[in-house]
Amino acid sequence: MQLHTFDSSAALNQQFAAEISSRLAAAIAEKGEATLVVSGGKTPLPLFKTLSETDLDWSRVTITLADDRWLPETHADSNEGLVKANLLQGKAASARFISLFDSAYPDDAYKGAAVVAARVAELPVFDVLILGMGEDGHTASLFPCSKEIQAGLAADAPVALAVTPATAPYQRLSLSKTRLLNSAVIYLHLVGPKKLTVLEQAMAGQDPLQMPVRAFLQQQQVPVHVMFTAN
Ligand SMILES: O=C1O[C@H](COP(=O)(O)O)[C@@H](O)[C@H](O)[C@H]1O
Repeated sequence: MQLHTFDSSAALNQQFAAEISSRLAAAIAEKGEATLVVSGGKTPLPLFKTLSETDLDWSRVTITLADDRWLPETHADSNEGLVKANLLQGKAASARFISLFDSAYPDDAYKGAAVVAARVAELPVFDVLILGMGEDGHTASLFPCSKEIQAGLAADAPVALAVTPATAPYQRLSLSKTRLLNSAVIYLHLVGPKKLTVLEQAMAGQDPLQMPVRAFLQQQQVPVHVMFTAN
C-alpha cells in the first residue's frame, strides 16, 4: 500500500483525476475500451466534477459502482443517482453506465442480486477501481456488522451479493472482494482526519471480518494507492 497525502482537496482531485484519466486512456489505446469502478458517499463528489471536465474518449469508458443502496436512481441516497448527476455529465456524458439496481425487484436486493451479478460478470478486469471507507472499516458495502460479511470476503463469492448492514440504512448490493480484486489498480479515497485514524486502525490489525478494508490494504495481488487529504 502506498499512501499519498495532499495539502488540499483541490490538489488531491486535480492529481487524482489526471491519474485516472491517464490510466483509462492507456487502456483505451491498448484494448479500445476501459472500465472505471467508483464508490458513492460524500467523499468522491468533487472528484466526479473534476473528472466530468476531463478530456478523454468517454464513449469508450464503462462506469459502474463498487456498491449501491438498493434504491431507484431517483432516490436521494442512490449512488447511481449521484454518479449520473455528478460524473456522467459534461465531457463524461457519453460514458456507458452499468446499474447495480434492478427495478423488477424494487424492494428486495436478494431477489435482484443474480440479475445484477450477471451484468457485472460480463465486464473485463477493472482498469481503475476507486474505493471509499466508512468509519467502521467497511468498504464497498462489505460491512463488518452484516451477516453477509463472510460470504462477501470469501474467495468463491459470487461477483455481487445483497447485503443488509445492521448499522446503516437500506439493503445494499455490493461487489464481492474477489470481483473487486480483479482490477489493475485500486485507489482508496480518504478525506478528513477521522478517515486517517481508521486507516491506521486497519493497518494495525489483521482480521478483515472486523475491518473489511483490510482485505484490500493487506493483499499483494493488486497495487493499492491511498489518496488522502485532511481537509
Ligand atoms: O455507505 C457507504 O459509505 C462509504 C463511505 O462514504 P463517505 O460518505 O464517508 O464517503 C462509501 O465508500 C460506500 O460506497 C457507501 O455505500
